[in-house]
Amino acid sequence: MQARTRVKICGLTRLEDIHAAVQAGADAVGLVLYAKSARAVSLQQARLLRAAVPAFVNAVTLFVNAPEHEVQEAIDQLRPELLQFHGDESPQYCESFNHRYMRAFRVGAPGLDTPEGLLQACRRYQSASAWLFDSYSEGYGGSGRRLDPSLLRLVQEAGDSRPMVLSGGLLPDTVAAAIMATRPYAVDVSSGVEAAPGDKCPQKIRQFLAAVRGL
Ligand SMILES: O=C(O)c1ccccc1NCC(=O)[C@H](O)[C@H](O)COP(=O)(O)O
Repeated sequence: MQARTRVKICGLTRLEDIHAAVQAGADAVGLVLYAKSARAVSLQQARLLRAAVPAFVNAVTLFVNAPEHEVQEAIDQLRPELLQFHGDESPQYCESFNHRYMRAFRVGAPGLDTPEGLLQACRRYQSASAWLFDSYSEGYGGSGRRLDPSLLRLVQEAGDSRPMVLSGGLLPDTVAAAIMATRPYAVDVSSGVEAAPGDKCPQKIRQFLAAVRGL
C-alpha cells in the first residue's frame, strides 16, 4: 500500500495560520527566518508561532546563508524538529549544528540543472535527513514557480532512501498530478495557499490538504 504523502505548509507568519494548517492536517509547518523574505518572522514572532505547534506536527525553521550564531540561537529558542537550509550552505556548515536538517535544492540553478548535477549535489550532503526540491528563483524560494519533475528521476532511481520533498509552485488544483508524477515522500507549499505573501488562506490550505489526502 502506498504510504500517504506528507504535507508541509511553509512561510507562516500568523497564529491563525498555524491553527488553520494544523486543523487541516498538515504534517509540518515552516517558519522563514530569512529577513529578505516577505514571509520572514523574527525570532520573537517565531517563538509565539512555534509554541502553537502541537505534538505530532513538525516545526521546520528555514534559513538562507544565515550566520551560524543565528541558526544556533533558533535551535536553542525554538527547538525545531527540522532545520531547512535553502541557500548555498556547505555540507560542513549544515552538519556543524548536530541537528536534523533538510537540504533544499533549487532545481535549475547552475549545477542543479541536470539530473547528474542534482545527484552529485545530493551525494555531498551525506547527513541530510531529507531533500527538498524547489524551483529556481532569484529570491531563493517562495516564488510560486514550478520545477521540471523529470530532473528528479535520476535522483529517485539512484535509490537514495532519504525522504524527497517536492516543492515549487504547487497549487490545490495541481498537487495531485504532481504527486502522481513523482511519488514524493512529502509536498511543500507556500504561495499556492496564500491570499497575499505571508498571509495564508484557510480555504486554500484545506483544499490543498484535501487534494493530497484524496489520493
Ligand atoms: O517562502 C519564502 O518566502 C522563501 C524565501 C526564501 C527562501 C525560501 C523560501 N521558502 C522556502 C519554501 O520551502 C517554500 O515553501 C518553497 O520555496 C515553495 O514556495 P512556493 O513555490 O511559493 O510554494
